Amino acid sequence: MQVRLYNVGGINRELNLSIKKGITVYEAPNAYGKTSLARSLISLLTSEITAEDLLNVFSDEGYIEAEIEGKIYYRRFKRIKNRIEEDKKLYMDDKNALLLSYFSPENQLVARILMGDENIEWFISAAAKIDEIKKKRENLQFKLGEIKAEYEEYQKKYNEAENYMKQLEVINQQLEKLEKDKESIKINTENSIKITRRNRLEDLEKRLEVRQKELKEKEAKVKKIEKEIEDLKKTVSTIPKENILKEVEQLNASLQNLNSRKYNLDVDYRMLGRVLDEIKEANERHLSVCYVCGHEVDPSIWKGRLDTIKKELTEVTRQRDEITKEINSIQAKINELNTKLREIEKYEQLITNKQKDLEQQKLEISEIQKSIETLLRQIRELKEKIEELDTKEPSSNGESDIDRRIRELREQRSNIELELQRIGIPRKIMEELQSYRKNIKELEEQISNLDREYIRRLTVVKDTFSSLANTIMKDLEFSYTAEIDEKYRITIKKEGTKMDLKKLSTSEKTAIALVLVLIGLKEYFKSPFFIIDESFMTFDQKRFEKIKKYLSGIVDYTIITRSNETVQFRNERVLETSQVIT
Ligand SMILES: Nc1ncnc2c1ncn2[C@@H]1O[C@H](COP(=O)(O)OP(=O)(O)OP(=O)(O)O)[C@@H](O)[C@H]1O
Repeated sequence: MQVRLYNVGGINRELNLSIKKGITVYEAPNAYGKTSLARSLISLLTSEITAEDLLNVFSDEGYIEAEIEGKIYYRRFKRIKNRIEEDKKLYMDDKNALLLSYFSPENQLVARILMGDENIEWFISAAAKIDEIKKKRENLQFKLGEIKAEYEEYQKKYNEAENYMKQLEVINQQLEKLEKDKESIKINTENSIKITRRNRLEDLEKRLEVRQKELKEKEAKVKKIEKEIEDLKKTVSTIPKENILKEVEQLNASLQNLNSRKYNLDVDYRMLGRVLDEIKEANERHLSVCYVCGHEVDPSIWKGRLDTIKKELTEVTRQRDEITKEINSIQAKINELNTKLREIEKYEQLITNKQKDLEQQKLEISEIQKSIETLLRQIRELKEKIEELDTKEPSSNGESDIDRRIRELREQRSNIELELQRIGIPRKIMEELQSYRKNIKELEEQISNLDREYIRRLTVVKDTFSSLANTIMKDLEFSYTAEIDEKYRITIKKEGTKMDLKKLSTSEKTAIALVLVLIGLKEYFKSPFFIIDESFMTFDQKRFEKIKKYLSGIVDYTIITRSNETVQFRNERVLETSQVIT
């Protein structure tokens, strides 16, 4: 480290120093400017040491420059009338430099401990920058509160959006189902209509076929009947019915005549028979009195009369047989003619029946024709309808329940989409939320780190103090122990008995202050150098040599100023550097 000073403190010349890493001892007489050098170096770590404190009162300009690790840090002053203008580039600007980088009577901790003040809470708090941490924590906590509030807002938005998305999903599912249902109903209805109509058409065509077949059969039958009638008529026409009737009539008249003659003959026959019987009896009895007239007759007369009657009876019988024969012949003829007539009647009846049948058949044909016409018309109309269904786009007749529901759902969906546009879709919000969560997590981690750091800072001095203090005290051969109690007070015990800090010797108190500063320096302050003003210390040489080894390794440059008649600036190699505070 190169140091250049000019007109600072009591140094009113240019001072160039090359300070090596390790311990550098700067010996000079009183009022030579050792403190001025120390304060100048410390002033590169804090602006608590002001330009007024630094610039030599007799000079109008001055500077402090230090080259550390290749970088130049400086404070340059110019006095203009009553004020000093300063140009500076500090290594750091931390007032703790006064507390932790410069061990001198000016050091507040040294001053207080030498005065016997046991309370070091202020020191821990200042050195550990507890307030800074508290403030940092408060700021982070405030920021966390703000972010959490925003996060809550986004979470609400997200829940809202998520809810809307769920609603959208449900609506979309319902819509999809309704659309399918609608399509399916449409297709099914059309199909069922088509199928029904085709079935009906098939049915009608079958019925038409049947009817046409029936018609053909009927027409054939009609032709057949007509032919039969014609044939029958022909047959009938060959038989001279009128003549037969006439003949029958004549024959009946003849028969009647013959029957009348036969009747007369029968009467004659019966009468002649009776007369014959009476004459026979009269003859047998030789009646002499006529049984008819009562006159007396010759009994022989009966015999003659008997023969006459017998002749008459034979004649009557002959005539009667002849007529009977004739009657039978005529009767036979009549029967024959009647048979013919019956046959004709039979034919006529047959013709009548056939004609009736023909009429019936014709009637049925007419019915069938009508039915065929109806069927043809129905088939034609049905075909037109089927054709219409095949070609025509189905047109909706007004809004169906499904259409209405679809419309309502689409309206709802569009409203939700508008809302989502307003609040953002959950994915976007989720991205924001994740970013917030990350921020919150980071902040919470920072706060938690600060909390840990807060505790660590509060406790590290307390915890390490006892062991280090007692090691050093033992090493320095001081016969007391020191520790920090829960109230951050230094507690001293000598041979197990507690005693006031005030009662310790100056070197014992100085040792305690030095231990505290070294712990603070190591734990809380990253200073490139540590300066000790040995002049106020009352350590004997042996003890001071022991102290030096504790100084090594804490910072790069340790500078010890010491009063001596001669001026010396030397770098010292310190042994046992590994035994320094770790
Ligand atoms: N800003 C200043 N302007 C002018 N003179 C100053 C200033 N500060 C200190 N001095 C003087 O410079 C001289 C050196 O003082 P300094 O405190 O640096 O000496 P020292 O070597 O530390 O002495 P000691 O061994 O007695 O502590 C002193 O006479 C002091 O009065």
